[in-house]
Amino acid sequence: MAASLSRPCFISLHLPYRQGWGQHLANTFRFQPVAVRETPRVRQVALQRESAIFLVNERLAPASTSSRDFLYDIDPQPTLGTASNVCFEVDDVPGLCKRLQSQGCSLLVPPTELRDDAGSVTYGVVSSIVGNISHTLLDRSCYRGLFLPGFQPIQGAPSATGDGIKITHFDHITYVCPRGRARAALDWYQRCFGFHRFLLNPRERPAEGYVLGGQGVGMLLLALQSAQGTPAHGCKLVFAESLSQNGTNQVDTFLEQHGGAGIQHVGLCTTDIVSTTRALQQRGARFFTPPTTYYSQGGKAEEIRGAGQDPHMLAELGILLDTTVPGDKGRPGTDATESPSQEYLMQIFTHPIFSEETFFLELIDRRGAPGFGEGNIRALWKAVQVYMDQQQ
Ligand SMILES: O=C(O)C(=O)Cc1ccc(O)cc1
Repeated sequence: MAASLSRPCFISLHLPYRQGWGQHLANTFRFQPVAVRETPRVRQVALQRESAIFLVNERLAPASTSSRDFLYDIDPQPTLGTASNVCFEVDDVPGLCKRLQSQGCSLLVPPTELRDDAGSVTYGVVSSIVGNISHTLLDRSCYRGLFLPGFQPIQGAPSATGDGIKITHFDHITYVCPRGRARAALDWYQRCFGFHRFLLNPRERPAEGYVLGGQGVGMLLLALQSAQGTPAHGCKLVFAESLSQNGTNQVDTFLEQHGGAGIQHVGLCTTDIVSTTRALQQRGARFFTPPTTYYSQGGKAEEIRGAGQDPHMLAELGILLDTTVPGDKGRPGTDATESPSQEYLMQIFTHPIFSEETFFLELIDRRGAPGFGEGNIRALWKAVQVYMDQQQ
């Protein structure tokens, strides 16, 4: 039987020696430092915005032979910044670790109990079959502390209320896989962790996945949904694979610069993308913006107005909007004669966070639409293409 995982507890970012990035996440993206663990060799800081937590892991000294410097994780020994671990909360860590091992997974940290005055937690770490990605499996049901044993709460962190930033949770995590490998990754997460298939778009054919072709785009997307939680609330995993003949695109560039498969971006769910984007831009966050023609061509302005949004405002900030109408072919449980109440989603993507063109963040504001916008993905793809051409 596969495990039943819910939303991620935290996503771990690792930085090579002497590349402070924790401050950037804290200052620019206004994630609040809530807990810290520091040893002579490493610093681990938990940065939080509602239920989205990044654990930022930095080396304070050159890498040692000990692979256990980082608590609740392994050391991916990065030569560049990388998001290499996703921690899921589970009920039975030893039982799940045993089952995963019997399915051929490597156990990198066996079930381990840690305690402090606020109780105890049990965790283990397993490797996935995708690039450098590992998973920490954590049971914190017997823990009442702020974060985890081994970490000290950070007192007096600036308040996150009233700053216009409304980020609530991790919406999805997008992996980049080498060509021909996304399907195996999908199968692995279904088999081992009990994720369910999730169709990204009404036009997706389950056997093929969601193929975006034409107009310079070439990508295959496959997605899963955590077993617990509804499409609107659980976390999704998206697997992207390049189908492009031309190697200078977002997906192939990731593989090349990251040195293999891994986490390309994390979608942060926001309840107000306009105020959140504005606040983050004011703090220096940089976003990809589509060409202005995006808002004027093909009835986009009407589509945006029809969704109740202001095209000028979205254009000023660079926010993308895609609508889906219930009753679209392929959507179960809808009656084509119903009045079409519109579902839509708005997205915006940051520039790469680290010095390489690898990991980035996304803001996603879902107004009833659980999938992903084809128009938005195409607009991002093109905006990145322009950006990469300018960098060359
Ligand atoms: O739209 C999203 O957030 C996705 O996750 C789909 C996606 C996948 C890979 C890309 O390079 C760009 C977009």
